[in-house]
Amino acid sequence: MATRTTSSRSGSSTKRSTASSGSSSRKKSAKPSAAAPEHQLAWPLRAIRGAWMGIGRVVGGAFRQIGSKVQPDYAVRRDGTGLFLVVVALIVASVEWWGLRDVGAYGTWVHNIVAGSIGYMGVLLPLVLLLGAIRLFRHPEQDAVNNRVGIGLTVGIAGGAGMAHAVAGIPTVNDAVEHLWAGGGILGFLLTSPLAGLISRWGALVVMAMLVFLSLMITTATPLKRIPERVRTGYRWLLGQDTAANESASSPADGEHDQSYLYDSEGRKKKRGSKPAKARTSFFGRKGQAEPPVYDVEDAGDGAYDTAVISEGDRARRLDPTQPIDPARDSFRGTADEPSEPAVPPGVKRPTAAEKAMARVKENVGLGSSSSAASASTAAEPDTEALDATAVNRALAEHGPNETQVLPKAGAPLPPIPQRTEQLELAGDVAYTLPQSDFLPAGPPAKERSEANDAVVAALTSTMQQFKVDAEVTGFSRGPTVTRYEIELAPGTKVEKVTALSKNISYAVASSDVRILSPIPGKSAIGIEIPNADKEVVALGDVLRSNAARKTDHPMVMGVGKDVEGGFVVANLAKMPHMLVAGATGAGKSSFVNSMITSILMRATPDEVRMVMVDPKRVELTAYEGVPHLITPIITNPKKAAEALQWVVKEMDTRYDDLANFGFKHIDDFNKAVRAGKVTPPAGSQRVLKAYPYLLVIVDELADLMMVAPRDVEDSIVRITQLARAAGIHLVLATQRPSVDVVTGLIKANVPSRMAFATSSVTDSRVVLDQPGAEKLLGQGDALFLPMGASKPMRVQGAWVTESEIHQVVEHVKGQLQAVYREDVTVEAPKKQIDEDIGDDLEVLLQATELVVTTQFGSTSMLQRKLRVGFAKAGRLMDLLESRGVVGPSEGSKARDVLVKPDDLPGVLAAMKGETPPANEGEVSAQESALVENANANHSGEGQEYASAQEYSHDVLADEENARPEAVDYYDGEDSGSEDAWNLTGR
Ligand SMILES: Nc1ncnc2c1ncn2[C@@H]1O[C@H](COP(=O)(O)OP(=O)(O)OP(=O)(O)O)[C@@H](O)[C@H]1O
Repeated sequence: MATRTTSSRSGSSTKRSTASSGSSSRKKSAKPSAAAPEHQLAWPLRAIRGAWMGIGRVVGGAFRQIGSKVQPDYAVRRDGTGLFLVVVALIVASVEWWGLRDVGAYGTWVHNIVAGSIGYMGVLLPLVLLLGAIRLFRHPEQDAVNNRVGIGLTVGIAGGAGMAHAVAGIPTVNDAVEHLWAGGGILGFLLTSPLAGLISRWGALVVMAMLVFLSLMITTATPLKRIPERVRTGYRWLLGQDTAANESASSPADGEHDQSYLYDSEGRKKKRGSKPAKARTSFFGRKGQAEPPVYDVEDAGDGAYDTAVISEGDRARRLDPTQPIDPARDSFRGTADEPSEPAVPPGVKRPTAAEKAMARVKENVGLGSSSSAASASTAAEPDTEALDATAVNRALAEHGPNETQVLPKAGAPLPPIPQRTEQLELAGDVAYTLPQSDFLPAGPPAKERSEANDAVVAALTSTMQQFKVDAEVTGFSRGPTVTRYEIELAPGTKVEKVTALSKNISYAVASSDVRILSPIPGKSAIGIEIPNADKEVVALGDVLRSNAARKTDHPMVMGVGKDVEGGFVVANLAKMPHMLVAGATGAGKSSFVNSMITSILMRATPDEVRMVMVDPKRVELTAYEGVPHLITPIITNPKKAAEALQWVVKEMDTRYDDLANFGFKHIDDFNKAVRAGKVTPPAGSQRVLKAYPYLLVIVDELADLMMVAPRDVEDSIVRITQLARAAGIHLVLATQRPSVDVVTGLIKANVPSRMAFATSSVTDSRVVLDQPGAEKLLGQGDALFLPMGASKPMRVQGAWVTESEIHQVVEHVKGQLQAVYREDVTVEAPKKQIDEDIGDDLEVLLQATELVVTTQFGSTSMLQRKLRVGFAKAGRLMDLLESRGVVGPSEGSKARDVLVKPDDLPGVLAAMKGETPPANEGEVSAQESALVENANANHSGEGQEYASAQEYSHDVLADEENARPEAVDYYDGEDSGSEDAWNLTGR
């Protein structure tokens, strides 16, 4: 609505104030320079100008005292122009109102000009001019509003002149001049005479009347839809009722916010991309209600991550010191029965310097006057200020918190958590219902502003003043744990000046956890995140009932929490596709995992999502034991967990076989086709095709697994993470030890989404996020969320679900269906055929092989050093390597030749483990034959060793052969020998 003022901190000079207000002030700062040629004027002119300005200030001052007093900044005052309008109004009034028309040439000239130009509208002209003068005296900084009002009034004068002319019978210039003047003057003639020719005089009258109507709409910033409401407001105003309260109550209720008349900080009209909230009083409404801005980190179309983040737009809380601090103060989001914001009584304590800085901010976005101020001023200036009050409400509705922050009143029924319309039938014809929404009650209402915030704004402002940094706090957005204060720099002020103050800011706000973002992504502003002295808990129920969650009925959507701007964050686990959750003990990982599992239980049937839970700590996930979504009992034994991961790999392979055989790229497509009956098993197959559920594998402490079987666990994880996305298998790995030996490079490379809770060191933060930051988090659910595809982590406060809530949900779920566990998930995999001569040394032999091949250096002493083994063991390992064709024969003290290239290493390692090498058949054969050749060369004549080398070849190929029937099951139409992929999920 209004441009921001260039006013600076109190008492500052014009120069300073001009320089201090950021981008838009640049525009303003040009104004004084327009007066630059002043010194070039001749002194009489300068004297006249000075006198004029002096009178203007006096008159303007008088106008500013009327009703609610206003004090626009000196730099933006336009008293000279205002005075000019007053003088012209007086001249016109003296002739047209007070009968000076016949008094000599003065009257004649004025009447000729006025009536000759606009006819009868000359009578209204003094009023219009006075109105313009009032605006310029009182609100010179609101350029956009002033322009709009100016345009509206001009259109009105034109329409009125046209109407008068049509009524007067469209006199032409050929008629007597008095006739012309008695109509709409020259303007009226120009507007109506062509129209009258086209659509008759009465047609022209109608068009002109429409022009007058349009002018009213423009002047009062009223879109067509809001006319009844405006009429009501006007009526109430006439009856002396509180228009601001009514307006604010009715404004959201009608749900449609004006899209055309909001202005941004530069005074431009703001284009509203999406419709604002339909009904702020009830965020639980129907689909199709206004949605918050949605930020897709990456287009979901290609299957990449897609998460909805509310409040990505400019939702910074604009500072307004005149507003009383009251968490329930938002009349703009309130209902008619909510108490409206009390008006500030006249004589309220004037804001301090810091508060003045705050006060300007609201004008940047159309909060030119707080609703209280607006309501106070409405009485004084109904025509102009009432508009502002309306705009305030609209702007508040726009810039204020999302309606999802409005919490239901106590006792009000909670809205449902999204459910699919079709309830999927489970085996045994059980109709499964998802848990009721009220199992997860609403949390306490979110605050948008508290005294703590105001204190911090004052501290920041004074710190910058003390250090003479020309910057100001322009707003803040309060999240549950931290508030982000926005700082804008004056032109020519270095960003480093603020960032260098970080320690002083910490000192001023008495918090060591200050995080500076320069800039805030997508904004020309510096963000300073400071913990709230009064933190809030984010209830999972609220997150799941938010618009972002309700937008989708995807079963893998989980409630993540709230971002720094107070917007709800949800994420689709299916599109993450795998996530690492890390943080020091007590930071909130388990709570996050609980929220995730509860979200799934709330939204997904066991038909849609199955889970494997690994909980080596034995206490974190026990609450979920027995839920039908589980495929196997919660695994607490790390060794069994490693086996379960291998089972998941097998399941993944099976799903891939199905995808390949039926010609689909993603399990979703396959499922869709199955549900639509478009996929039929090959002729002769007994198999009944069913959709695959998503499989969510949750490991609550990765470190425990990595201690037991690092290689196997890493192998399985890497294999799952590399491929499982298309198979609908998703991994969530949580750890409190995000060190490189737990979160290895390979795991990291394949787990793209990260959730970092407070870590104990910056090194840990780097391991999780590849950047520092997590070490500064506050714990208790404060986290940095880096979804796949995002370049910068987003700070969120994790959703919180209590044990009793979990219990209720679990009981509901278990009450409907018993868990049917698969037996084979944790069945120990058949022992691989490991050569006898390797015995128990397989692990260390694999390490030795890796070392020798990657360094291409076959030295026994190197093995001794690096593997910390004795000479005898190192020698034995070298012999084993030689027997496997990895290195050549001993050449005395020289290092041995290394016969295997690093590229072939995976195949060689797999062969040593007795596994199928992870390469295609051709490559495997090549590797194997290379090994055989090497071994042959090394041990020609040593029958035993040769046979062993041949065994490799034999084993690998045999393994491949064994694997093949499963893969070709649907090609040859034989069921036997292959396990039905569906069976693997136990259904
Ligand atoms: N999202 C949250 N909102 C509010 N409080 C939380 C949140 N998350 C965690 N907390 C608080 O922090 C405490 C520790 O959380 P949690 O048990 O999840 O930590 P953790 O990282 O899993 O620790 P550990 O690794 O020792 O299990 C909780 O008991 C709770 O009081």
